Amino acid sequence: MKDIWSLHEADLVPVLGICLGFQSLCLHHGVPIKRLPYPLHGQVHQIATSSRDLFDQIPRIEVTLYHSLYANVEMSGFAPESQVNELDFLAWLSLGDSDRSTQIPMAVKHQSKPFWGVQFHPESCKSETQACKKLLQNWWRMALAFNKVAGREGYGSSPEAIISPQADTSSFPTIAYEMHRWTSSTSKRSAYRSFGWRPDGAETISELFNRPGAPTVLFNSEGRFTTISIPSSGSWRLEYSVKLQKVSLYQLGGDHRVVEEKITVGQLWDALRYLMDMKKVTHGSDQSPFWGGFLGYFSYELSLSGLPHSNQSSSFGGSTSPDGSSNKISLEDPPRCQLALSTCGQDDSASGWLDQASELIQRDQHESETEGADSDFMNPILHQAVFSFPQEADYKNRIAACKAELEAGESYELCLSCETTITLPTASTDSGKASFPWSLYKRLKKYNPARFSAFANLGNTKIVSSSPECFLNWDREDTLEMKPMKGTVRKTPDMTLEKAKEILASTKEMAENLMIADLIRHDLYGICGSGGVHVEKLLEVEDYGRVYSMITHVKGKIHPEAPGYSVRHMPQLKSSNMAVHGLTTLQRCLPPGSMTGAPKERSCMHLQTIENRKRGIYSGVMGYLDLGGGGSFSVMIRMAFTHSSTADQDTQQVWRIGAGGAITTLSTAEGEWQEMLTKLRTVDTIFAPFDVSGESR
Ligand SMILES: C=C(O[C@@H]1C=C(C(=O)O)C=C[C@H]1O)C(=O)O
Ligand SMILES: NC(=O)CC[C@H](N)C(=O)O
Repeated sequence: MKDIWSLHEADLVPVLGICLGFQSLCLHHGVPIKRLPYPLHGQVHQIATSSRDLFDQIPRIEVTLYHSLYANVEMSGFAPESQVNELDFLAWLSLGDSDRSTQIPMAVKHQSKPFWGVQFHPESCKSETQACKKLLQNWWRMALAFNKVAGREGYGSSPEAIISPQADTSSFPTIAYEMHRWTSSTSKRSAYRSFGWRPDGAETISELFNRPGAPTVLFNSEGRFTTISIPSSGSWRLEYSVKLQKVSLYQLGGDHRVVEEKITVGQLWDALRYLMDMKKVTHGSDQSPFWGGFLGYFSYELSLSGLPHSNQSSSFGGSTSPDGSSNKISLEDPPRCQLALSTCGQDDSASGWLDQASELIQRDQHESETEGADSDFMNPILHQAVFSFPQEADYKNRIAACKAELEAGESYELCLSCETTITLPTASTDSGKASFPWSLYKRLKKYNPARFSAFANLGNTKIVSSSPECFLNWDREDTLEMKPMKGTVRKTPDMTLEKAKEILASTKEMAENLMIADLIRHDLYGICGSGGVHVEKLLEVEDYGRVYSMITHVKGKIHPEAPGYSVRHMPQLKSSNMAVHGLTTLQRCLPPGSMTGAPKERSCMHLQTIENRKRGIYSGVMGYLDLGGGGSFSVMIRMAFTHSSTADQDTQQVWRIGAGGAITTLSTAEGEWQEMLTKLRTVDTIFAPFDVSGESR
């Protein structure tokens, strides 16, 4: 930045420094930068202005602050309202009470050069929009006026990108063609049969088609639609190991062929985009958001490896595992429709798979395993469960380590987490082994019903999830939505929604959610560009079964002709296929901001050091990629998962549950420990040998 402030007279360009940019401008002109008594991250304050220059017609304004340092004007020996060296201060925040307040400078202009700076963040969604627009217009007008005088007219008319992310230069992976050949989807139409409503729901239907232990994914989206995969002979599974940088395709039926290739994470995304585009489906039931495609998950470590400065050769382990089966069942709840669907042409023939499936569903009187039978089989195993819980002192030390980084201004907010493991013997029979994860899922679904309940049995990985949090949904036209959650209160008999709202209205909780809301907006601006992002709901408290949570809802629109800065260099994005844009949004917006903290990349880096473990599937995302163009992914929280190699599968199984919460400078160790336990309890309860409809321990 120093180079900008030192430009020669003839080369001067108008500058508006924001936050660090403001501080740099002050420092360069001899104003010392000091640490504030406490960081002001994500806090909204009213500031006083001089009503002139940048603040012409803006006497006061409410703005969001994200700083822990400040320009110490008093220390340089000048009274607040005066001019310091060549700088003219234009706005102030009063910190502390009225008789002992300190004035913190909030805006500055250079007296002769076209340099301005503001300490606050005009781009935050809690900074007053109209006033900030006015401020930017004021700056723009003055910048153009300067250019006119300096003979630089025309400079402002076609702004050029100064910063653009590095292009991904790796070549197109040949395995993409193999994936294309393997895909049994042959039709541009998703054929379907609808059938009468069965009150016993998704689990029973899944049991009808997927025998215990069969590769199965069941995913509930927004508490409305359940999608169940039903592997056919042409189905296959894709698995990517970040550690080995290797993709493997497994045929689920037929001769169980396996193909492997070394590719980078960037190439994996390219391959998925290619396949979704080549196999695009244009027609299907207008009742179903899913017309066929992939179901699966992306782990946290895979997400990390896509960050701009990640060291890809470091030892991230993790995998993505979409399941490419082509037959699916789609259910809607509250019941309006139930469909069997397929994009494989021959399934649609008379007495083909679709006819057989709907006949089976209508004829079969199978009932989901009764609760009693379930506990008889589960309890002897659960009785032998060995829980390894996080240690309180250890977790509190990590909270302290987070707070030290926050105080040092290294991060605004860190979503700390820890892991509980449950080691159990495996069932003594093969059928018991095969049924255990599914029975566990049914217990979880009953104990903690959630908008994104899900189950997966993919290779060695099993997932049972009761996630309440939407990461990203996109439709088949042009709309993306993200709904980050932050701020959690445990539901108890005397905790009402009203009380939870009061608790979550504190400066601490609001800042916690607001900083993630701003981060998610930033992620989406990178895709949608200026004007393409809109906040539908900000900081609203809602009932999520066993907890109350605060959520924000951000929407973005894809404009293929005017993409955001983080996708501008990707030529394939001129595509009109929303599946391509959805995948790119996933690629660019992972890992979920609500699970990292802000700013994202720096926070991830510190968390890796502080947590010192691999999160695995916890903090990743799970969902579906629809060949019709849409997609839906939840954040992998309130879930348990296990990876077993066949060797140890015979004797024992280890299930992992992650839980945590966002740490800010206003967090208390006890409060955060309790919050982590509240979240853990929504899942670990199902490993206790009793009827899970009862209250938690
Ligand atoms: C970290 C977890 O949850 C995340 C943290 C939340 C919070 O800090 O309030 C809320 C929802 C999630 O984004 C978890 O469930 O383990
Ligand atoms: N948001 C920022 O640019 C932060 C600037 C600086 N690190 C501070 O905390 O004051």
